[in-house]
Amino acid sequence: MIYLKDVSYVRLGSPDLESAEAFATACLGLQIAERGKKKLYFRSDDRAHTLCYSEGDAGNQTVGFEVEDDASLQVAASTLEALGHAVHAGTAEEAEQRKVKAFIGFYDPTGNHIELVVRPERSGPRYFASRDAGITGFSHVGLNSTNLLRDERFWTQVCNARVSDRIGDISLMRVNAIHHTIALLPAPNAGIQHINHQVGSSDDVLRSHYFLNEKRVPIVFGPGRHPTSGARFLYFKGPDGMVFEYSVGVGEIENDETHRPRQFGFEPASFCMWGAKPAG
Ligand SMILES: CC(C)C(=O)/C=C\C(C(=O)O)=C(\O)C(=O)O
Ligand SMILES: [Fe+2]
Repeated sequence: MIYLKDVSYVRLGSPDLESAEAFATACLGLQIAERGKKKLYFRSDDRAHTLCYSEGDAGNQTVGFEVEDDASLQVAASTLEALGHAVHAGTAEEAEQRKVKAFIGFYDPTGNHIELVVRPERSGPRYFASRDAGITGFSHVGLNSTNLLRDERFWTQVCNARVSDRIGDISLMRVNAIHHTIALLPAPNAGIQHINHQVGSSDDVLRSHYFLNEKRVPIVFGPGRHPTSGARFLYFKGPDGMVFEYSVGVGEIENDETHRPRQFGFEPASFCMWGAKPAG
């Protein structure tokens, strides 16, 4: 079994780093942590970085998850190899680029590029936002799935994810007490479907709605409230079509042992209890 502790970072390729930087700072509200060679590192909380843009193809997308220690990483590598997943053992230089002690890379059954990391760096100085979006931290990702049932099996049976809720066959899975860290959404190909940052209050969600509208950032869903986690949300489009989400109030699962996933119908009211509909 692979024991995921939390999501650590997202790495995104972009052909236009200048626009990516402008969006991440002036619109999303992240802090620049470091400018590397053709790389930009951003902070959203007390971690050294939670988002890295590299110059390159926008199709290069990776999600990093933290595991406990080196021994857990070794177990993860052999578990994946035994199941036929090719595993890349990160070099020291690659680990340094990710600000982690060690990592492995592999592809999930849909083809999403996943990294498992040990000892991701924290930062001494506190996170200082580049705009007052109210961000309290990077929290979850939506992952594309070409086969929801197969991929739910992978994340729950090979890894330790537990299903908190389902909307149709969309599963919202937790790896700790937070309602979900991974959401699996149907899509024809691999990719990150959305990147979530938590904000401090509903005021922050609504304030950003006006702010982003004014900046002509396309709003794709919300403001609204998810009946599943209870979170108030806003989804909007960033560089290269990547969707970002602000949300506040994602619930926690009180009793991990006794929680039974709730089943919601695949209908608009299951995505927003206030009646928001996705744009387009
Ligand atoms: C758009 C997604 C699928 C959605 O409506 C699901 C719910 C939640 C939630 O309960 O908070 C998400 O944040 C999410 O998966 O994006
Ligand atoms: Fe989300």
